[in-house]
Amino acid sequence: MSTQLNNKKRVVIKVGSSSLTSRHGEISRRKLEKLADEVAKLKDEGYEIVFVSSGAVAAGYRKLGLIDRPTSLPEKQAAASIGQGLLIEAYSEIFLSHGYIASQILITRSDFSDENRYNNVRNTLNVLLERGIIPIVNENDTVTVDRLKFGDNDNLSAKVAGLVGAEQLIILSDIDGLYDSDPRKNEAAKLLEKVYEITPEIEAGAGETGSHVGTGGMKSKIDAVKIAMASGISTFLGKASIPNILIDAVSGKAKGTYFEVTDETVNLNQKRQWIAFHSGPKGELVIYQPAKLSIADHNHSIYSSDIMKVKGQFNKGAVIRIIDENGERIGLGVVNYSSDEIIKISKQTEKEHEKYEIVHFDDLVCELELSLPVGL
Ligand SMILES: Nc1ncnc2c1ncn2[C@@H]1O[C@H](COP(=O)(O)OP(=O)(O)O)[C@@H](O)[C@H]1O
Ligand SMILES: N[C@@H](CCC(=O)OP(=O)(O)O)C(=O)O
Repeated sequence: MSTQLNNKKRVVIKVGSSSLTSRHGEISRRKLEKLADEVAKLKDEGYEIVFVSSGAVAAGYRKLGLIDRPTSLPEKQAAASIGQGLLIEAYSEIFLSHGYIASQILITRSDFSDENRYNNVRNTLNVLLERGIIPIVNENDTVTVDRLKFGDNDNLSAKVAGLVGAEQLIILSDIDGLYDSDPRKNEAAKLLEKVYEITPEIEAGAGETGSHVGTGGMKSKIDAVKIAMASGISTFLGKASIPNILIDAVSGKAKGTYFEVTDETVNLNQKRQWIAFHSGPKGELVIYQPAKLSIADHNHSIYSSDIMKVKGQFNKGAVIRIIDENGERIGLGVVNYSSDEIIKISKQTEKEHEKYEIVHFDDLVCELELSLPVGL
């Protein structure tokens, strides 16, 4: 799914900390140069690239006077404020040597949970891409608190890929793809070259990080792939240090795992991506069982007659969570009426209130259909 008007292929590339820094808590110029050379080749071929780079904490903690990567939030934030500047300085220099300008975009989750700010980030990225710049994105680590974090850059990169309507997401790590179990723990683990669906077996085989600088391990990559797939974007996962990995990844020839979207995959448009992955629900609607079943089928709105109970106070246009009478989460939707109006409508006779459409199906994202938790 691509939203840009020109014919250029848009690719989001995410690289993990261990693939950019040395063991001693410093930027590895050699690793950065290798990847930047390949990005520059893709640019020469006409690709539009958004580069999601981790490594701020890993590149900064030594200069903060620490021997190991910090675990406390203030120390991580202090390390990131040193490392982020160093990273951008290095990227700017290296890309300039290839004739390309780099720019920095630091994002917090609250920038995405506000729909206007979300659209502003997209507009900014579009201008940069159309003008041939290489935006370098990271979470704004120095100001975000744990509770309001994307948490890891795998997640951030999938959301950025959805935001810019990328054709492909490439996640580069210290491992050459997804295995059926953690290869660091199981020597017999097998590489999965093509994945069309994230099954419970795949989830069970995805473990934690193997390095002392990584965040989230394979688990967070699988969660990110689910978001990318639901946004209609295929993902490649491979090893950053393999020569020409980026060039081969875009042409489908690289060693690694290709997660392919198919006609069967749910493909959320940008409005529904925002509802599903970025909005924060302001209240809840409890609905009757028959309505739950028909919502899981496509194209079914929620009518006033489907509603058993309204929880919380919200305005018209708010995103609310839809649950069943047992509290099971069904999905998220944008309401056409305020909570007070819905309560008033529900008090009308059955015949009268049937005509009120409370949530239109275009503004509804159903977890049952996605098999993916939605909402913050
Ligand atoms: N099923 C699996 N397949 C591949 N790698 C796995 C799996 N389960 C856990 N891992 C671990 O995940 C690590 C990659 O995640 P992480 O350390 O967070 O990397 P990055 O810093 O690149 O984001 C691998 O080095 C590996 O040890
Ligand atoms: N934003 C953090 C990186 C968080 C993260 O996801 O790290 P990684 O697992 O190495 O991709 C930083 O720049 O240090």
